[in-house]
Amino acid sequence: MGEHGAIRLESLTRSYGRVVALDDVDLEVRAGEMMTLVGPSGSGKSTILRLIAGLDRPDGGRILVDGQDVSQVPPHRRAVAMVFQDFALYPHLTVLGNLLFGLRVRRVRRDEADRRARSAAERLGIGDLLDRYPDQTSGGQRQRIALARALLREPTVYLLDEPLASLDAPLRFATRADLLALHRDLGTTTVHVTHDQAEAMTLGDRVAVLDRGRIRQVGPPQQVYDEPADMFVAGFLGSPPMNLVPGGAVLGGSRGLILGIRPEDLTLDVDGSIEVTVDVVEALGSESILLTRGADGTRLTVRAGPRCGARPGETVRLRPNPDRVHHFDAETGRRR
Ligand SMILES: Nc1ncnc2c1ncn2[C@@H]1O[C@H](COP(=O)(O)OP(=O)(O)OP(=O)(O)O)[C@@H](O)[C@H]1O
Repeated sequence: MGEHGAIRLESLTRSYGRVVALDDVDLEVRAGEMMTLVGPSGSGKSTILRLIAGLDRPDGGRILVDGQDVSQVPPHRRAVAMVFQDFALYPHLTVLGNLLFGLRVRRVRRDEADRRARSAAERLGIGDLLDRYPDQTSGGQRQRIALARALLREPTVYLLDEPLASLDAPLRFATRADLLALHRDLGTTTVHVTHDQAEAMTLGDRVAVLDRGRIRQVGPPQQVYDEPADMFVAGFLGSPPMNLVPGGAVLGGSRGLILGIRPEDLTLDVDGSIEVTVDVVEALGSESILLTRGADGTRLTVRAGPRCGARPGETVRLRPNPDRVHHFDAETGRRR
């Protein structure tokens, strides 16, 4: 396992009328890897999945799976299973019927199909739901049904379009862990789209950050977080986002530069070099987010301890971690 399913996107372009959804995208997904696509709404994430699945055609460029150009291969002949945000289950079929559907289409023998469907259902913890209809199951269960159905295709590539988006917070957390474990067990190449910061950081071996149809940076999540290639990536990955401050203001630096520092790299410290006024304190239970303002009006967001004691209106001092200050070119936005 793991040696199949390498994906290579070469100079992919796709426009819808005047909207450029993908603008010359190159991306390599290694065999067995989980790649997470993140980016603002409309940046082209779903378009990439649809092109890999064959549900849409590129205007230009090539899609290679294991070195073979699949651009002209119809979707059902591609060894790809896609899980959609709304799961796309057949409402008139039972859970078992939904699982068996694809196997029947591929003419797998009835008893063999039944055995495989039950085994996939057991694996995803939905073995006792097989006789129900999709509308008699919860969102989390439907998500597992859709995943079980994808498992049964035994694809060389999984494409997951925000598979956890409709789940509530506790279920998202639990299912995220399950997805990770499943990927570890199967070792199948997976491309996964998410809006969720925690999923972007935890669910992929690597993350690709998109902006308006272009890829800004690809790398292991922690590396992209620690060394964003430009101001867009710096502002996109991380919540609350990195503080970006003109050179010459509170963080020093020269003009022509934008300095960046993450909220967790600013510490409340009576001997700190930056004096700010606290505007807002968001006590989140496990931490507090402080929205502050320097004497020159520079706004800084600070991640502080849960009971940091800061109050709105108060003046406090901040100590920036000097090793964690990022420098960007004010003109190009690129990291310097
Ligand atoms: N079938 C279509 N017809 C017209 N425009 C489309 C079509 N599909 C996508 N687009 C446009 O292409 C751009 C990229 O869309 P895409 O769905 O790939 O973005 P996305 O990053 O997945 O967004 P979201 O996070 O909101 O799902 C958007 O501007 C979108 O409006």
